[in-house]
Amino acid sequence: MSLSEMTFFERFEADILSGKKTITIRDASEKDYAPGSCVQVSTFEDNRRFCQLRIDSVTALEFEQLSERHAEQENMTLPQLKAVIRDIYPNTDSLYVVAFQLVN
Ligand SMILES: CC(=O)Nc1cc[nH]c(=O)n1
Repeated sequence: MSLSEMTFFERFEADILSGKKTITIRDASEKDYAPGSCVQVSTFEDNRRFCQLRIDSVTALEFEQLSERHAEQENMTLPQLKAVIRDIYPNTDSLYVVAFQLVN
């Protein structure tokens, strides 16, 4: 995937568009987004564009460091967030918090 594109599962779309979800937690394959850059965002399922985001920061963290603050920023409880991340990334503990702002 290009560094000017990012995909999200459709189930996260409403939370992103309402400003309730302000981070995404990814694996090393998506750690190179540049702070200050804008990315076109599409659904993972059908590649439908639904917004543009500005990348604020990309910060490494280990699975065990996931906190209530990350859960709030994902609009989830911490147990929900841990389950979601384990489901998406079952084979790694090395993760990256990508913080973003909705552009449009
Ligand atoms: C498509 C995809 O991987 N989507 C993800 C992964 C992790 N977090 C998230 O919000 N969205």
